[in-house]
Amino acid sequence: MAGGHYPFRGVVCFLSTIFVFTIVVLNWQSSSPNLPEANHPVIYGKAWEKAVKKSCKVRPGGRHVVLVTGAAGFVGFHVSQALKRRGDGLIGLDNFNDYYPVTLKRARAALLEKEGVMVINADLNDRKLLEALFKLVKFTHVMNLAAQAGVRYAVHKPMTYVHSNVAGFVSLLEECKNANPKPAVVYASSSSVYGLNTKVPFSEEDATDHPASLYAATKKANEMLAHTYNHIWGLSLTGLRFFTVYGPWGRPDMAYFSFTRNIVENKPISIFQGPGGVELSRDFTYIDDVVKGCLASIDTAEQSLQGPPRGNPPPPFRIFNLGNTNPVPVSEFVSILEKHLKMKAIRNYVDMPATGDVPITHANVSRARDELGYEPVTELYTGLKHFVKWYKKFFLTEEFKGTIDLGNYKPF
Ligand SMILES: O=C(O)[C@H]1O[C@H](OP(=O)(O)OP(=O)(O)OC[C@H]2O[C@@H](n3ccc(=O)[nH]c3=O)[C@H](O)[C@@H]2O)[C@H](O)[C@@H](O)[C@H]1O
Repeated sequence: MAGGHYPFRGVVCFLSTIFVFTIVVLNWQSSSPNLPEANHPVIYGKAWEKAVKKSCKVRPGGRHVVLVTGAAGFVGFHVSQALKRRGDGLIGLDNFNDYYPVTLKRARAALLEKEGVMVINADLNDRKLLEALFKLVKFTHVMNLAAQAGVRYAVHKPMTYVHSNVAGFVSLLEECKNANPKPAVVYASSSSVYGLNTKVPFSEEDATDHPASLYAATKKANEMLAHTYNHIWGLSLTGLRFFTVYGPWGRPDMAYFSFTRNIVENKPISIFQGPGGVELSRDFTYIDDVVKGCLASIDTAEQSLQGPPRGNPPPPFRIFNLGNTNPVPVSEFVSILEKHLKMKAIRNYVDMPATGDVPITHANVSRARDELGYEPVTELYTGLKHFVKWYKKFFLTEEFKGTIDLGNYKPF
């Protein structure tokens, strides 16, 4: 009797497997970031290849040929501009995801295009595109600044972090280790890897195995993946732990930008407080200082081992803090914004949400100072002055108002 049921059970089993598989695939797709169409129809075409080569041409004063990922992002935009201006050849890559308004990313990319930097619309997981690029161009360096950014958003969309920061990074490293020549790789890590560390200032030797957010965990994963590719394949890998970078052309999801918008529009701002009403402090770091650290990392990186490692020691595996060394409480930073805007903020002090913020970040930059000549010189007062000037120009003057449309965007 039991034997008579087996074929039926087989069919049910088969159907349930298909069902589960479909659910998994649908789930995965719905958790992937919303990406606009990549500009693929033109890849491999002669005109496309010519444009790529033109963008990568080294000019007088330049030395390197760099692939900059996340070029339409905040840090990527500034690094690309700086590389181009000093004569390096480069190509930008960006997936233009809609985590914050794409209009801002497009405006940054348009400026880069004007300066002769081509920005390709593609995702790090697009192996076909990466393969075509590495075949076409002998990159000396890769600067990986593409990431799903934001500490708090990770609670809502964890899979987009896995997609960009983990899978995307591995996809890029795979191409780098297959490339000929193998480029040196510099990549963005984050101050958030220090997580629940209580010792300040944070030094690179400190433990980083207690991340407080999924974002931090993916950045820590980057460092560990980087170590593996350095160890097995001899890739030259340098990780940069950025500390709350701010400045013109910045990110509207970050506090300095969203607070400015709200102050200007007479809307309240929420200032987070830790347990017992403790103020949160950040080692806010100005973009120009960070760009100098990025360029110095490229310039000082040793070459990757070429060919199979064959027991040769890998180039140094490097990690640097790029901070300002001067943490400032968030309410003090709001007071500086008020001065520059000549407006009062409507302040709401609220308990910090349980989304992964840490009480304080504070960088010890001795290592970066010694090995990169890194020296942060921009005080928060001056840096925010530059930001407010830029904000007023693009969002409040008749001439530029509307060129970057942020719509009703509100950060998480
Ligand atoms: O160094 C990093 O590795 C990270 O820096 C940045 O994260 P954060 O330091 O969290 O910056 P940001 O959002 O500007 O909040 C600043 C302060 O305002 C507080 N904050 C924030 C929002 C709010 O509504 N209220 C508030 O008090 C908030 O609690 C915090 O104390 C990058 O976003 C991140 O991608 C990563 O690069």
